[in-house]
Amino acid sequence: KHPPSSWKALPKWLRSIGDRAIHDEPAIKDERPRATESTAESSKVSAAASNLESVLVDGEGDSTPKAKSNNSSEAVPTFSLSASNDCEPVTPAEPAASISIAPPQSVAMPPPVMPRSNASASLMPPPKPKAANLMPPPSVSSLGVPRKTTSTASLRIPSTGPLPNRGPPTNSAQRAGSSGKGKFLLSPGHSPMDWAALSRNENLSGVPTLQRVTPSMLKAMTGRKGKPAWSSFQGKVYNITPYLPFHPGGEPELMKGAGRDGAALFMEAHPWVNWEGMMGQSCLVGIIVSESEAVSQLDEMD
Ligand code: HEM
Repeated sequence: KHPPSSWKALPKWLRSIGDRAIHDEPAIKDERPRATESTAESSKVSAAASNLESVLVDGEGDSTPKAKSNNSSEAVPTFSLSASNDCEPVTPAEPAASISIAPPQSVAMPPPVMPRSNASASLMPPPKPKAANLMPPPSVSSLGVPRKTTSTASLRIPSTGPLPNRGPPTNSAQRAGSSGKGKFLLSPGHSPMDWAALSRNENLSGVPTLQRVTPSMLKAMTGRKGKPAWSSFQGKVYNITPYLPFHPGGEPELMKGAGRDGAALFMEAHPWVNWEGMMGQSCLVGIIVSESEAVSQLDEMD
């Protein structure tokens, strides 16, 4: 901006040149390096490209036609293809234009509805099986629950019927089936779990120690006249009296084995039940011995 004072000594025309040089200098400085750099870079790039082309051409030799850059240049028409693709959507736009018309729109709506209906039709089968799955409960209810009963009443287990559930009977055990055999309605607090909890650690045999039980002794223990009910199973005698209100088959069925060997009845009713596991620890009275053995044992004691 401020040329040196020594320049004032110069002629005016020369100072004007100096001022131009000063004002143009930055632009010249800026342009020159840029121009040089760009030219240098462009020259480098062009040189590298030429080198690459030469390498490709020289390296592939016979396959030179395949590697010609002309192919890449031919790829440019592919852009024209994309342009044609751009034109293709225009063709669907034509039906869209037809759809834009009021009647076609209503006609166009059904197509989307049709696939929906198809989809819904495809979804319909699952609900149908579900409905089919829902059918069995009524059939089950038809087994025992009266159809005219309300929902709350249907929750209650009928006093009669083949359902082997444990409901809230007013009395002790009630027969759940009309047939001779069947599960009974156990009174509250007499479920199998209750029995398991009761018989886990408590001695329910009614005897302080294990006994030698003769057939005559077993026969006397019928559960009547104040006597306990004993039943033998595989040579062992059990006090079945505590288990009577817990027996799912009912007290009368269990009492059939009182005072005798209950193995046959037991195996006939439910061979899958573990007698030993359910009564072995708490209700075991002793073992069966013959009358002769008991007599000889008494003789030995005398
Ligand atoms: C001694 C003669 C016995 C008879 C005649 C008898 C009879 C029955 C009957 C008829 C049933 C119903 C079966 C059913 O609903 O399908 C039943 C169920 C049952 N009894 Fe006995 N029973 C006897 C002894 C015992 C004994 C000693 C025990 C326990 C050690 C026992 C445990 C059971 C059990 C756990 C059930 C339910 C079975 C189940 O739900 O699968 N019963 N009994």
